[in-house]
Amino acid sequence: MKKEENIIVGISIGDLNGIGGEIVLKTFEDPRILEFCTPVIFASVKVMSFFKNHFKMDMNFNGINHINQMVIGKVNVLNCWKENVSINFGKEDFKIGEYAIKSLESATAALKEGTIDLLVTAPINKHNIQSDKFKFPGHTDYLAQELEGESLMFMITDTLKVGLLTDHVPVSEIANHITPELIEKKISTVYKSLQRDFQISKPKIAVLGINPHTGDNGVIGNEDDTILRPTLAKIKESGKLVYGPYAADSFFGSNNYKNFDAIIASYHDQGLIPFKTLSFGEGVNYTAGLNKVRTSPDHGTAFEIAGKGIANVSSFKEALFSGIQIYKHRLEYDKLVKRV
Ligand SMILES: NC(=O)c1ccc[n+]([C@@H]2O[C@H](COP(=O)([O-])OP(=O)(O)OC[C@H]3O[C@@H](n4cnc5c(N)ncnc54)[C@H](O)[C@@H]3O)[C@@H](O)[C@H]2O)c1
Ligand SMILES: N[C@H](C(=O)O)[C@H](O)COP(=O)(O)O
Repeated sequence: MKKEENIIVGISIGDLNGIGGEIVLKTFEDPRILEFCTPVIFASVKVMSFFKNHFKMDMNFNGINHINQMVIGKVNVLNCWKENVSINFGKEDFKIGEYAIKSLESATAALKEGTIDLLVTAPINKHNIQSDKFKFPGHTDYLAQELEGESLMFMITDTLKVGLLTDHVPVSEIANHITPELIEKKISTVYKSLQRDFQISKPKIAVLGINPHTGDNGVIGNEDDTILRPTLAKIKESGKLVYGPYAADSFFGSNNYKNFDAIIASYHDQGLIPFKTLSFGEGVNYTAGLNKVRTSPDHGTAFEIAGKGIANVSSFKEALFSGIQIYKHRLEYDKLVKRV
């Protein structure tokens, strides 16, 4: 079987007290998925068996202690720890946060070594993962440090793609982060990702304003006039189809977003509120701009429904399928570019 035909997908298990175990198992319960990808779940056979019994699922694991023991076409579970873990669905627990990080670090090491082709992450709790050794607000920030390239939080569906200038930044600090250099870097990353990862040869990108009504000529803030507009003018001169800034409040309601291949928002909630409102359950959080592919569902640990067997699996499945598609597009694009 050729490499492109069965992709090795690493899965970090996330917060064991959340819905991660359930959505991972629900995804790989269907054996047809194994025809085009081989999962390696970074956790332990003991916890995955606990989930399997709890959710009454009928499936088998190939338990391994080293990634080299992985078998193509099976659901591989790599033992990242040996001890029993006490799982209490819906409870925030710092000990459980440590297992989320063990899984993520082990999967990231495999991604860097190339023993897995891409990484799909189940949700973590941002509070209980914090420690003296791990001080990142999320996967995006951690992977930006571990991998090569310029990371970008890119929320994607087939028809809507929203990238962020600033992501896990407190509201009080947003304006200080938005510089001409940052805007140029993020737009360049979105542009390259649309070409290489999504096969859009001449992307059209819209940029949302920073202030309400893009500042109304300085009445409500001047960052749109002093930073954003001159930087966009410079980028447009280089030939990129970049438009804006657009007033963010009406941009989605007016359906203007449908005219663009991607939209760039200034900060987390400016982009993620419309994105999740329009596509919750189908959306994917893609960390673009890095030398490796990582995707994740568009939701978190959902503690209030954890363990109940009612978690919606569609976004996790979308994260898996989009990750595989992006990986394949990159192989095709890179072959094409080398040939030229
Ligand atoms: N990729 C990630 O690791 C990731 C993403 C988002 C949030 N988080 C973290 O998750 C934790 C909880 O965050 P939150 O409460 O803001 O968001 P959340 O997505 O966990 O929950 C928001 C709402 O959506 C519901 N929901 C979420 N996923 C669902 C699913 N698959 N099926 C059915 N209902 C679902 C929840 O029950 C809740 O009502 C926080 O620590 C947050 O930082 C992690
Ligand atoms: N902003 C993300 C979302 O709401 O989907 C979430 O915080 C996850 O971030 P990381 O992918 O960096 O963990």
